[in-house]
Amino acid sequence: MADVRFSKGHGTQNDFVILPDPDGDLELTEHRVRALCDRRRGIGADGVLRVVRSAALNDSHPGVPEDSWFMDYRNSDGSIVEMCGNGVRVFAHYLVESGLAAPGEFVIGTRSGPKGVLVGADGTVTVDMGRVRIGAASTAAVGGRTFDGIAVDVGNPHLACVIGAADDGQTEARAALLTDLDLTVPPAHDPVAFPHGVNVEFIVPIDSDRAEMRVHERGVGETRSCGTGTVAAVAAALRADGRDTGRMLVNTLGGPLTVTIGTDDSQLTGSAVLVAEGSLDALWWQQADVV
Ligand SMILES: N[C@@H](CCC[C@H](N)C(=O)O)C(=O)O
Repeated sequence: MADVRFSKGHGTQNDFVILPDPDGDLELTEHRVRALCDRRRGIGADGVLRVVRSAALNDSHPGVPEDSWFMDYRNSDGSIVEMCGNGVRVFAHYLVESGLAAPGEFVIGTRSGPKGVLVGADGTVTVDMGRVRIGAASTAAVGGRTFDGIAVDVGNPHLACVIGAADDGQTEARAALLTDLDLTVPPAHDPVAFPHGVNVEFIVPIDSDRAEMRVHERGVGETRSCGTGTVAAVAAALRADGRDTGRMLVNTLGGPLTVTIGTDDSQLTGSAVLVAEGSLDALWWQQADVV
């Protein structure tokens, strides 16, 4: 068997192993995803992006054009989930850099439907993230402290906790609280409200259009950035401020992201970086399926 080609990239330090597989030939098992994402025995990443033609998929995805590229996203624990906002940005940048798509606007297929992207010459990518659906109030607990939050659906499930308000005079204290959160263990949440697990965001509004955020991702752990999570958190922060639409710049641990929430749509803008490319050893790939 030939060596398996890969690239490595990140979007605001949410990092991915990218596997080009145009005809859908790769046997990407849960074991192999775990091994690839392992930072000691593999390449190391928060997730895997398999690059496959939509026409080569066995299952159908409503609205995804047959002639588009499909982002088959996997979390680092091997789980297959609906959507990854930072992943779409990195995926789009990869398509352009490898000559598979022309710079500018095009559509990428995902399990959460087609996503329009705009790839800029400087590696900045804007993704049309679709409609954000705000659900019921809930809570998350970290280190014995309970935070009020709200369920937000961005194609995948989120529990966004807004810490305080920009005008409460407590910005420094709230920022310190955010820094001190122990996210090495998953925040406790209501399993009935989130039967398939949930990504949990903590967002501290700094002023009406800036915030800081940390996130614990389902199937990964704390990551330095989460695109869908940032969109969810901004929707929640705007709602807490009495606004249904608006634009915010969010500083994640891995860098800034800009989110615009409209009535029926939302956009995520940020950098996308390709770090390296190479090939996986054929024996490693074979053995990764059983270890
Ligand atoms: N990092 C991603 C989200 C990846 C999926 C998430 N962990 C889930 O299980 O829903 C992003 O940038 O959106």
